[in-house]
Amino acid sequence: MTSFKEFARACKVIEGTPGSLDMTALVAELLEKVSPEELPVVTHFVMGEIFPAWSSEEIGVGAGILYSALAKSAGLSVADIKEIVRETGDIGKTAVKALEKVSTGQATFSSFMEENSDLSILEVFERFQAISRTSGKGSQTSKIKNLQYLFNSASSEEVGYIARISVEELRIGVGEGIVRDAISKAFDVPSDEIERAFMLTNDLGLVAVTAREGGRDAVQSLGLELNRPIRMMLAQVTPDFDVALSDLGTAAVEWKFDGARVQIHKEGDNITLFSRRLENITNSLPDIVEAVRENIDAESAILDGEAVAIDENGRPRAFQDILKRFRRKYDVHSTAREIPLILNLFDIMYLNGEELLDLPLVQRRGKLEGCVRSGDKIKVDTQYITDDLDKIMEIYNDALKAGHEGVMIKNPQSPYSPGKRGKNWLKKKPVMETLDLVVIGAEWGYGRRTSFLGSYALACHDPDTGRFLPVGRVATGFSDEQLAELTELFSDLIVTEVGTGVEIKPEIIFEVAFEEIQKSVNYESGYALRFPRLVNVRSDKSIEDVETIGRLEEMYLVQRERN
Ligand SMILES: Nc1ncnc2c1ncn2[C@@H]1O[C@H](COP(=O)(O)OP(=O)(O)OP(=O)(O)O)[C@@H](O)[C@H]1O
Repeated sequence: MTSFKEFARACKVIEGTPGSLDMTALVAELLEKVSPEELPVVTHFVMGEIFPAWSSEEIGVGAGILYSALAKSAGLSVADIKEIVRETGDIGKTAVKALEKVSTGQATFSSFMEENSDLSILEVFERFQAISRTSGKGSQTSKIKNLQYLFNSASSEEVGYIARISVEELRIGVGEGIVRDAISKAFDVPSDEIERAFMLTNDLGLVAVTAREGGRDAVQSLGLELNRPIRMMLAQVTPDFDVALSDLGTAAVEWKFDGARVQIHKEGDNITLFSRRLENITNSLPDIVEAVRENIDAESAILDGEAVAIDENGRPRAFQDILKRFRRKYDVHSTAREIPLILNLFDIMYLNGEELLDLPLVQRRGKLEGCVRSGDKIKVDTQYITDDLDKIMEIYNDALKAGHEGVMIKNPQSPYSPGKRGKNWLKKKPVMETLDLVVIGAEWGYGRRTSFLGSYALACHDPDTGRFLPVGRVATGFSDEQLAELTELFSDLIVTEVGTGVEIKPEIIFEVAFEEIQKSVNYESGYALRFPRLVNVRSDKSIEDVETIGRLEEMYLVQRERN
């Protein structure tokens, strides 16, 4: 059994290692060393996760609960903890500092002394599991007690990492890419095969265990499973139709519906729906569940589509309306009546026991059409196979006239590539340059807006280090109503508060329009946006979708060419 102390020591070394290759080697060493039961846990912990992202288990610990647990463990007040946060600016250091006071000042917490600590990795995980399983009245107190137990049983080397993992903010620079390569190195399976298995299973813990136990063959045989989401295939932007046509020759052209992505799993009468972020949204969309149950002629299937919120004339409603449906947890039936949806299906990955990923799109399409009875709730819309530029223009204009976003231009011969943003799917919509950036901080307002968070700090992603790099703030484009909604949304994601500034766990994506990208020494990314304004809160996207620093650089260069 590996102690949590060993894990904490490894994290400390990794944290102090600058190069991603060295980091990968250290993570590989850690994965090799732990026991088979510990392996999936460590695989997630090292990325600052507790459960696989799509799992229905969630720890549900925010700053409030964490501060209370630290305060109780240290015999301090929550205000004292906030004061330490202000000094250190980091939740891990805060935990260490708060509890150090205890170990030096009050002998009663003798378990805090290093030599007494023997927490194992699995014990920490089991406590987190217990925390995630508390619900209803009294759950807050119970979460605090469980965390308190961990803090009081841990040594000073460990508390910082326990605090950070409890809010899923480990920040040692290890992301999915490094873990994928580390699994490959530790268990001698090619990295692209680990990647493929990950895209199909969405669970690096499972992939690591499989690689260790069964090697390359076992990893290759990991495949689709009903009720476990696969990564969505994604599209690249095409600058123009003729470029797309010269890339593809003949193309399969479909409307790009203005809604939100849904992946549908059908196993008999059991229907499960996943969002673009692969969250289970089945309970929010009972009308879609019903429509799938009644109109799909298949014993089992995995399907891909876009749910669109429609008005009384059948035209798409604002994007925020569809998100209201996706987020809704209560009164789902009345919301379904207020905001009716239509599900446009455009792909199929699995049918009656057969995996279809490697079939060409045109053949998958045939199978899709064969099992869907199109009606007013569910539909397989027209797909045009053409190499005629004028025809594509016509389809595009029709799509825009109908209130949709533009068109998708697909390679008719392409397989379904989970998680890939390649040239087999191209998208074309009217130009408005926007960036999907993640919110990492905010400011409490003043005057009329003191109780609202505003002036949101935005960041792009650096895939080499796994870090989020600031690119500026967005403070315009918000209504009071929206600020109230956002304040509520962010309240669970506050990591630290210093003065009126708050640090926010990177989770929520803003789609931001701007005048221009500028070079800037004020932000760590080296870039800033001129006149940024909020276009949409992209609750349908996850942090893997945040623009990379490379993309910002690219856009900056293109813009310089143009001017
Ligand atoms: N016919 C269609 N085929 C594929 N995707 C479609 C179709 N109609 C609408 N879509 C939507 O368009 C998206 C394709 O663009 P992309 O893969 O880049 O996703 P995205 O990052 O969500 O992009 P966007 O911000 O343009 O919606 C899909 O994720 C899906 O939600």
